[in-house]
Amino acid sequence: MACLCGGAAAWALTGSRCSLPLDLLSSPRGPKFPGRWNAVPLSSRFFLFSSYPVLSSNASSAPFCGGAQAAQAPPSAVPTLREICRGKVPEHILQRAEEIGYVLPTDVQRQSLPLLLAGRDCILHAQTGSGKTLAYMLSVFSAVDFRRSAVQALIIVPSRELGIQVTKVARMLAAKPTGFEKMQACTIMALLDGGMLKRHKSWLKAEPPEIVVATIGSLCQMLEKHVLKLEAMQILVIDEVDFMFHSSKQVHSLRKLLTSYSTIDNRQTVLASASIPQHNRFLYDCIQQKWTKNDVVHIHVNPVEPMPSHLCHRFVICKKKEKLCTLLNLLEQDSPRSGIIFVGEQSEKSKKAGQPPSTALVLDFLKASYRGGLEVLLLDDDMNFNARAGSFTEVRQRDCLLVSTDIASRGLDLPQTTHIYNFDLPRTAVDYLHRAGRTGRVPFSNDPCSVTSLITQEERFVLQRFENELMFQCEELFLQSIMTT
Ligand SMILES: Nc1ncnc2c1ncn2[C@@H]1O[C@H](COP(=O)(O)OP(=O)(O)OP(=O)(O)O)[C@@H](O)[C@H]1O
Repeated sequence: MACLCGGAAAWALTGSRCSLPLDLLSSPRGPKFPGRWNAVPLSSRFFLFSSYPVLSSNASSAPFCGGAQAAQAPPSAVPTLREICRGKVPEHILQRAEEIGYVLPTDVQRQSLPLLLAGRDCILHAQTGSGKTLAYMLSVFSAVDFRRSAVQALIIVPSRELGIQVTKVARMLAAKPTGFEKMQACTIMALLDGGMLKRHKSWLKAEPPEIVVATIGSLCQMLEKHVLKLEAMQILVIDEVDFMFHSSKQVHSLRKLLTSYSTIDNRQTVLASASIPQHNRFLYDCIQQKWTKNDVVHIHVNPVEPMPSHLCHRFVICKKKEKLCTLLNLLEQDSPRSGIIFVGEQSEKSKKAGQPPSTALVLDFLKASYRGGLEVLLLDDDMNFNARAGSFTEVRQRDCLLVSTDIASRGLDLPQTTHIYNFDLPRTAVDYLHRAGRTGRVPFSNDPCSVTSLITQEERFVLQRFENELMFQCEELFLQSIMTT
């Protein structure tokens, strides 16, 4: 079976380029995949795909307006979200989406929605901030029957904060717009670590919600106590899927959820992330382990440019003891609208020695010395859930300087963030990608945003490795030009 993919057709119309990841074409595993795609170039713009699963494009989202949307009229060939979803997603959800400002699809939405709405299992693999949440959320609303009181959609997220954010998007879309007041309401429940599980238990028994957003720990508690049933589940979404599979705490439960608590024959499975290292291997595992159906589609947007191109990457070389002053001077020079300062997690050794975590040191220093207009807030894994929730709510409501560990690096959507600072370098290139991806999150906008790493001379080669792996270039800022105080 051969088909010309919808995504390919869409960006061919808009004049964008298309390419395939080299590792896909050269993968030794290729022929072993059941129904593997073979991509055959038809012309410089079209590829013919035979039955297996990768759609990939380097289409740029720049041409189609956005929050900055209104200024530019969309080219008539670009279908709107409504046109793509008509007849599949309930009318009131589409109306709400438009009210919120979701009119034109981003690249990943344009490429994935026709497949998602046709019920295909998909792996959504696209840059940070590219709109994967709305893509899977619209397919959730297309799969759910609002008149039936049973859990029909399950969205798994790695952290409480991301869970709160995803639940908010779902509730915003499900809110009934004017003219639809008599419509059956859709109930969305958040089952998150640190939440009120006791109350949720009775709620689940009395009147199950249609959509559940859950962290894997809380979900499994409910499944083991037989409070939550998944017989009616139509669609399972796992967000930040690579992170979930690499976290030893979660992987066992995740495998059980994918294979024991529910099976691929009864559900549509959607896996999403901006980073899927060794994605061919992952795809192979998905099929072999029966996490997805054999004809799962890997939608890979911008494979040769894993990070948004309008991010400006910079680094400053300084001694460890100069880092705090360097950071302060950078903040004064940059005057960010809103920023995140990523700090490494405290080691077990330092905890045992009773030392304060680096996050606390940076926070205290900035509170004492920073004279800019932004409030300095903290989000740290070691804070209790209430303190975390309080901080997260504040961060979402206003511009600030957030000092955080990598807990804020996955999935959080704070579109006002213009500056990222790596006070400590992340451990891996994938972590760099997700930290950097907390800025530059306004679709269709090319407003400059920057990612600045404070490194020692010895760390330069680590950053260079990230540059090679992620295919970006970092510009050096010289200490003398920053240090004014
Ligand atoms: N079609 C659209 N039109 C306008 N804005 C959109 C559209 N789709 C998504 N957005 C906005 O883009 C931002 C990023 O979307 P989202 O959080 O889904 O990104 P993501 O791909 O999940 O990123 P990450 O990999 O970092 O989690 C959000 O603020 C969202 O509201």
